[in-house]
Amino acid sequence: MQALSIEGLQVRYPGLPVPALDLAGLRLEAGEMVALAGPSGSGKTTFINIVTGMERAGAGRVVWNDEDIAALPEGGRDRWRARNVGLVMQDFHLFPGLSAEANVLLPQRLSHLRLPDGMQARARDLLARVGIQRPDQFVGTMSRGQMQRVAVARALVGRPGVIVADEPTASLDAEAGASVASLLVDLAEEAGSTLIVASHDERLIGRMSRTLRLENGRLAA
Ligand SMILES: Nc1ncnc2c1ncn2[C@@H]1O[C@H](COP(=O)(O)OP(=O)(O)OP(=O)(O)O)[C@@H](O)[C@H]1O
Repeated sequence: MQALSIEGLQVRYPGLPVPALDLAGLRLEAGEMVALAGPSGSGKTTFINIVTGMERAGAGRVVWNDEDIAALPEGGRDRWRARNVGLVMQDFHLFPGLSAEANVLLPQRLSHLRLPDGMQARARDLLARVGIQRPDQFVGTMSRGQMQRVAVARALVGRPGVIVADEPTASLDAEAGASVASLLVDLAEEAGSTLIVASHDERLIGRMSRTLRLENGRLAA
């Protein structure tokens, strides 16, 4: 269970006259399910990159439980993320030469000396629940919608304290999108994970307990 406190956060990019992200204060409780909405360019991906430690904040504190990840060097942020975050990125970051199941299990293999008991069965179960019938299929031969589902299964398999998803239903038709959205919500609930979802999909936004709307890098009222 991970709670988030942000204080005095500013992210600036060269060439942008105003900060891409400017958050005086924000608190998310552990286990909260939050939608991140706002027009294109409003700062949603920047927010995700900062709260997962993929990018370093220029100024401010980004505290998960009692660890300020904004104060950690890149290697420390990477280790914190591997321990705590299940990520679904817009471009999936899957390995095309590996099967769906191998992709789902890869982060677990890298972060444990030995694959934890039951992990392989959980991977197969999650793949079935996201609608992947052939766990042995190489990801390089899959459609974008199938890849998106594999990425969702990979994010959930380790029961992370935080699940962060950037447009997790963008490549899916309405029916598949609704089932992936339900799975994200159900599994986050089961594991007590804090869930942050950036989305333009109003049905997915409606499943969250709270919506943060960004406008020009700031939280809208
Ligand atoms: N590396 C960068 N260098 C310069 N400007 C950047 C960089 N990354 C993002 N920006 C700018 O910061 C602002 C916020 O971008 P961000 O990608 O966070 O928006 P977004 O809300 O995720 O948009 P979308 O819905 O289109 O994905 C935009 O004006 C963008 O052009």
